[in-house]
Amino acid sequence: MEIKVKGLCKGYEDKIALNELSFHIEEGMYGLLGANGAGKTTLIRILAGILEKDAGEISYGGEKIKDINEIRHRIGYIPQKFSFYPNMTVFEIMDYFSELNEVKKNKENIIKNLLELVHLEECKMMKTKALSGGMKQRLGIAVSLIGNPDLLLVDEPTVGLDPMERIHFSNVLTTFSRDRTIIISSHIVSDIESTCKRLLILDNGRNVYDGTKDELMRRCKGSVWELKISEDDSIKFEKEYLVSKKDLLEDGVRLRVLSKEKPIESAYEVMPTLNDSYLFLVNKE
Ligand SMILES: Nc1ncnc2c1ncn2[C@@H]1O[C@H](COP(=O)(O)OP(=O)(O)OP(=O)(O)O)[C@@H](O)[C@H]1O
Repeated sequence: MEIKVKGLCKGYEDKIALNELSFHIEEGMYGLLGANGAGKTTLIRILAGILEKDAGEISYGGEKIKDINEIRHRIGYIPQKFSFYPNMTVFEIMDYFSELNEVKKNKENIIKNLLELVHLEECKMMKTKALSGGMKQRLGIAVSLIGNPDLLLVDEPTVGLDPMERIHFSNVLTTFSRDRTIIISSHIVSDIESTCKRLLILDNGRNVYDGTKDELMRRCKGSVWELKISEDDSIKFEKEYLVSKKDLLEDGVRLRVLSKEKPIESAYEVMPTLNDSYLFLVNKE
C-alpha cells in the first residue's frame, strides 16, 4: 500500500515529537530508524490510526482518508509489547481476534495457517501466560496478520527476543512482505539491516534520510577509519572522535572512527557498514 505523508506534526505538552515530516513509500519493507525519543512510536501510532496528528496530511493507497476507520481493516499493527488475556489459549486468542476482525469465511483454516507461519501450531492449546517473550511476540504477529493487512506497522519488534527468535521473526516478515508494505521501527541497525532495502531515519522528529541502504553507505565512504592504539590513548580519542566500534586486543584496542579527515597517520580507511553510515548521519545533523 502506498503511503504519502506531508507536513506531519505532533506534539505532547511542551515536546515536539514530529516536526513537519514528509515522505512517500510504496510496497516493500521499510526500516524506520532513530535514537530513543526520535519520534518512531509516535509516527507508527499515527499511521495505525491509534493517535491523532496535530497537523499534516496522510494518504493511504493514493486516497486521502478522512476517517481512518474506512481502512483500519487494511492495517496491521505490532506494538512493542503485547498483553494477552493470561488464561486464554493461543487458539482462543486467535479466534477472539478473528471475530473482532469479522473473519467469517475459512476462519479455522486462516488461524491454522497463521499459527503455522509463526511456528505456534503445536502450542495452540497453551495458555498465553505460559508463553515465553518470543512466543508472545510471534502470537502478536499472527494476530496482526488475521485481517490480511496491506500495511503492517511494526514497532521495535525484537526487544526481548533471543538471536534465534530474531532471525525467525525477520523470516516471517520477509515471507509476509510480498506485495505489501511493512514499516519496521528500531533503534538497532542490525534489526532491519538484512530485511529492509529502504530506510527512513528520524532525528528529533525530523526526517533526516529517506532512501536506500546503499546510498546511505555511499555517502559515508571515505569517512570510516580503523586504527590501533593503547587503552589509555583510546579514552582521549573517544572524547574527540565519533567511534562506532571498539575491540579490545591483547596489546591495546582497535577503534573504528567516523571522521571526514584521517584521524592519525597510522589509521587506514575501511568500507562503511550500515551502522557506521547511520551514526555518521545522525551525529552530523
Ligand atoms: N505521552 C507522551 N507525553 C509526553 N511526551 C511524550 C509522550 N509520548 C512520547 N513523548 C515524547 O515524544 C518524543 C518522541 O517519542 P517516541 O516514543 O515517539 O520516540 P521513539 O523514537 O519511539 O522512542 P523509543 O525508541 O524510546 O520508543 C520523546 O521525546 C518522548 O519523550
